[in-house]
Amino acid sequence: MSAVIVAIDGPSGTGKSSTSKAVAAALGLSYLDTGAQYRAITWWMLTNGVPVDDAEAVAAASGKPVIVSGTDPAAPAISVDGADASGPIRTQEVTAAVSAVSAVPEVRTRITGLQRSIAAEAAGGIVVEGRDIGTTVLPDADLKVFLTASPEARASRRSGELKGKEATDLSTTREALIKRDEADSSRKASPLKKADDAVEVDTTELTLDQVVECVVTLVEKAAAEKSRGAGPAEAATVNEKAGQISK
Ligand SMILES: Nc1ncnc2c1ncn2[C@@H]1O[C@H](COP(=O)(O)OP(=O)(O)O)[C@@H](O)[C@H]1O
Ligand SMILES: Nc1ccn([C@H]2C[C@H](O)[C@@H](COP(=O)(O)OP(=O)(O)O)O2)c(=O)n1
Repeated sequence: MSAVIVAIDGPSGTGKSSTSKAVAAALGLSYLDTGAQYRAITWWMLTNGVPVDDAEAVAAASGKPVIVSGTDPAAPAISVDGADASGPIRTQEVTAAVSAVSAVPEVRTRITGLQRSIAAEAAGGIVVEGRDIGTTVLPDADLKVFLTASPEARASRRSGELKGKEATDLSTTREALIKRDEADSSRKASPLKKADDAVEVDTTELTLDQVVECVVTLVEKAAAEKSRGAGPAEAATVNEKAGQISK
């Protein structure tokens, strides 16, 4: 298969991470979780006493942390200043602060640069998941997928994950998720947005396996088109369960 660059974007809980890891593992591609990078810089700000609501203070500190992302889909890894950050970046404290930090243009410039160099070094191809990969970070990606799901489905998936850890009720999870989507979609710098040429997949009624199967098929098609020298796939909306493809 040709080395393809795949951008997977969408709001929280639509299945970006699970789908991207599984697709990358199935097709032998590298994998990058860009949300983990924004979480990592946010965690560094919090642990170093930078007031996260002060955009100037965040901007001034944005060049300081050294963030290193692993790209193996079987063992996603992220470190900050040499320390493993994969656990601490998932706390609710980080989740509550990450939208403010990631809205700061200096933070985005820094992290976007990191993402582009990781993608450029992935000789065998890569799946990059986030919010602005198809629109801003990798606008020339061979395939762009935009995952969606109803707020109810997303909240129930998220609260299923939090059970036993930092348990919250469903409505609290739903409110927090909607608030974060709004913040991520309304910021000036590179907001969460579907690229015009992205394929939209509504995962509300699909199992994770069905979503993975659908995206694997789309990647294989994009790789075949690339090796034939054709352009990126046309924008479409896929509803795999109903067996329909509409444009
Ligand atoms: N299609 C799906 N159906 C049911 N659960 C799903 C589906 N896709 C993902 N999940 C589950 O929902 C949770 C959030 O998925 P995740 O991949 O982390 O989403 P995102 O990266 O978009 O925030 C995970 O626990 C995952 O296993
Ligand atoms: N490309 C990206 C990826 C994430 N972000 C920001 C906005 C998101 O709310 C946070 C956290 O992203 P992450 O993908 O870890 O969030 P969820 O898994 O959906 O909870 O980072 C971003 O601004 N741009």
